[in-house]
Amino acid sequence: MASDTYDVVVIGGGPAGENAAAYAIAGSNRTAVIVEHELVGGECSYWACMPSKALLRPIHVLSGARAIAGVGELLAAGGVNLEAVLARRDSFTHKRDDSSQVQWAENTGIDVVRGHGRLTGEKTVEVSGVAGTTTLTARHAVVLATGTTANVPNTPGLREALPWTSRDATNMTEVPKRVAIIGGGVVACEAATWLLAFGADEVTMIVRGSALLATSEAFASERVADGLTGGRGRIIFHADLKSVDRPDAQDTGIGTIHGGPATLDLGDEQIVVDEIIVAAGRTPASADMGLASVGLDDGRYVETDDHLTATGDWLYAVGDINGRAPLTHMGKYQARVCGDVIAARAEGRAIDGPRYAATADHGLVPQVVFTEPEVASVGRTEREAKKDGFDVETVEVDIAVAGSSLARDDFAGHAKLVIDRSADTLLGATFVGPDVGEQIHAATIAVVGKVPLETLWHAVPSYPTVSEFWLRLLEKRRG
Ligand SMILES: Cc1cc2nc3c(=O)[nH]c(=O)nc-3n(C[C@H](O)[C@H](O)[C@H](O)COP(=O)(O)OP(=O)(O)OC[C@H]3O[C@@H](n4cnc5c(N)ncnc54)[C@H](O)[C@@H]3O)c2cc1C
Ligand SMILES: NC(=O)c1ccc[n+]([C@@H]2O[C@H](COP(=O)([O-])OP(=O)(O)OC[C@H]3O[C@@H](n4cnc5c(N)ncnc54)[C@H](O)[C@@H]3O)[C@@H](O)[C@H]2O)c1
Repeated sequence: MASDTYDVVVIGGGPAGENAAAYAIAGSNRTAVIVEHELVGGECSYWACMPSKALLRPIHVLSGARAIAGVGELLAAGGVNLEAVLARRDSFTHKRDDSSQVQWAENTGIDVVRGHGRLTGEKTVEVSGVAGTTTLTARHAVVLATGTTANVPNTPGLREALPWTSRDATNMTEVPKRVAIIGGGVVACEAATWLLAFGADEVTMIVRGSALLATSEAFASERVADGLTGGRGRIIFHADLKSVDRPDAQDTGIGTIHGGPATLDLGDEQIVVDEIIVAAGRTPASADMGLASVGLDDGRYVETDDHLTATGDWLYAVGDINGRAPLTHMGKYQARVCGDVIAARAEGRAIDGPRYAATADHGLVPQVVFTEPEVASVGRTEREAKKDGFDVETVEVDIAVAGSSLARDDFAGHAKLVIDRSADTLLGATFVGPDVGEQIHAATIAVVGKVPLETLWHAVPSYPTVSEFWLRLLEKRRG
């Protein structure tokens, strides 16, 4: 069996693993290796963020253009040019060729070993690949960055029906006419948005609870639901999917319709669809990673402290696998902190100080959901802030300023700030409306920097931009 020693061994070459490796060796002569059993670049690059946002952006651009007199009437009545949109999507995913990311790793001084990585004890990782088995030993650190996989519930007949997961939905090559989406979270809402825009005849969302995007502010959930329903979109709340029957299920490959129609039994109703998309959350990719060999539980999220340390001073977990904040930007943030911690420990430096702790994971997380309308949020919702015991005050306005009416003739949006009354600082913000994703970083800075609202009064938004709604919020709070 071949063996090799590196300073840092990273299992999983997604955005978190790549950044942890790069930061851990930056500016030093330390060595690092990434073990990857699929594609370097991970879920985000080929199956998740990149293809989904490449599908959604043309929809936002088209609806924005249609909403401006003098431009809208020049556009054809149909939707997007689907073939061109899918080709552009494929250009972002490089048709699942990871050679440019491998090249990046090599240029950064990181080796890539292909195969499935598994811990076999302290600082040792066994890699099983097509070329056989290799043992990698780490001098300083092993980083787990294996992410998650789609959760497919064990509803009778569902797995046998070979439903699409998010991987098929983002990489689809044909649009199913009748679709059922199981779930009401971010993946479900974004996928419903592009399916409806790309000409699906019926999109039915099957949601267990009473709201889409259930952890968001209620007005955001409602506006997204309003955007998806009417016409060809339908949401069944409080749904209880009892069974699925698809006699002619076929594994036709990623993104193509997997056989004949499927019947979904919801108890009081049966629906027949051409494809099912399961968007029911994620499962940590830790079942076959040898966690028990170092005293941790297999198949669970790998808990860490704020230094991203899972156990001892050598095992770390970054990105989705630690369950802290399952978003690419947060995984990369954790990876930067983790890399800095590994470097400091390797050089015998202290790891005190803000640089070495992923504090933003706690109540400071930003997210943009690219639906129509978009939802952008940071920090705590009102519900979370109250649960955490803050003295909560809120202020809300519709986004209706000169900048928004110039942005598009039909601009409709809403903004809410969650305020810590006693400290006079922001705990969170949620904005809904076209392109509000570009507005959220201002709120992130205010929340993370604990900028007093009194000070924000002097952060003057430029006229006439959409950001003037900040002034309306502050004016409303003044009374
Ligand atoms: C449809 C969809 C859309 C999304 N859109 C966004 C978005 O717009 N913005 C956003 O911030 N987040 C988005 N996310 C979430 C985002 O994809 C994840 O947060 C991100 O990919 C996590 O990065 P990661 O590096 O932790 O894990 P991953 O990207 O999952 O990478 C893990 C890597 O580890 C490899 N691996 C796993 N186990 C092993 C093993 N034992 N040995 C070797 N290799 C292994 C995998 O093959 C994979 O390459 C989306 C998710 C989905 C499903
Ligand atoms: N724009 C973005 O930032 C973006 C886009 C897509 C995904 N993501 C991230 O990817 C992750 C996964 O997204 P997701 O939408 O799959 O998860 P989610 O947790 O957001 O939503 C899961 C949904 O599935 C439902 N569900 C769970 N188990 C079920 C079951 N057994 N039967 C029926 N319904 C069930 C839940 O009630 C919920 O509605 C999230 O962390 C999300 O933040 C982010």
